[in-house]
Amino acid sequence: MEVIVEVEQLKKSFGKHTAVKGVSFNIAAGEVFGLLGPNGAGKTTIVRMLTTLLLPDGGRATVCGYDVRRQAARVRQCIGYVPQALSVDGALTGYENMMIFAKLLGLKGRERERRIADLLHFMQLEDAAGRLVRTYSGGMVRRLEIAQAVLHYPRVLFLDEPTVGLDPVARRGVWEILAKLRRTSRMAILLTTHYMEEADTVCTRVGILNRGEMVVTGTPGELKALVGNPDASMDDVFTYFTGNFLDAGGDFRGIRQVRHISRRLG
Ligand SMILES: Nc1ncnc2c1ncn2[C@@H]1O[C@H](COP(=O)(O)OP(=O)(O)OP(=O)(O)O)[C@@H](O)[C@H]1O
Repeated sequence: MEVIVEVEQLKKSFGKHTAVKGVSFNIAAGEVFGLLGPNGAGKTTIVRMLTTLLLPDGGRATVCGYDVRRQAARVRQCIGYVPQALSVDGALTGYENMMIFAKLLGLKGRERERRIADLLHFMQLEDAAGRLVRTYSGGMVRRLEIAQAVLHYPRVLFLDEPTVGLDPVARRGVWEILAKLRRTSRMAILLTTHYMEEADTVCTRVGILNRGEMVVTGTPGELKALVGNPDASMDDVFTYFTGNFLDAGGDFRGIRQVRHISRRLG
């Protein structure tokens, strides 16, 4: 098993508040690791440390064998990142958005054209490539953002809540793309999510965070077995390990986030 992401006792505080309290986990090539946890559990903070956007206060993390603190530039070369915020320009076509990223990455000539064409095809966006992105559906925007993030064929892909604000059909479309990426490239994928069906369907392994601590890691099947109920769902697993009930309505922050995402696409 080739370990690509290694996290050991990682810590981060903001002022007096410790957001991440000594978290450890590994991700191997070909795995989709889901970070679950209630609002404020520390998921985004961990992703931001592993993508070198935030310096850890303690512990150690390596990505592709490079230390996130001391070898940040190397880490950036081997990762792709799809943040929560919009990373495409609605006033450009899908092809133009891809071209900008490809140029920023230093790709040139026929190789650049080949990668853009291959990825637009992979993401089922080739027919829409010449259309302005502001005319795309939410699912198409997400697939374009993933295409941009993997133009340099990274060995690890980080996605922060990749399907928030998408309808169930669009959500499934993104899940299929992630499963296909994993199968075809053996990429290691880390995603954060609030959707238990996403954790169950796409993730090969999940870690449940609560108040900055990793409570448990395992495959969805292993975690369900730990709950001690043969019919346990991932919702039951989440409640069992965090003590949080999944409220169908979500909290204010969650709702605001979904509205924000819908607005940015509209
Ligand atoms: N830049 C910051 N300054 C101060 N506090 C912060 C900052 N970023 C995060 N926090 C705090 O750290 C804690 C963890 O936040 P984080 O965004 O990592 O949680 P999360 O699990 O991603 O939550 P959500 O599911 O709502 O996105 C929260 O209490 C949050 O308020």
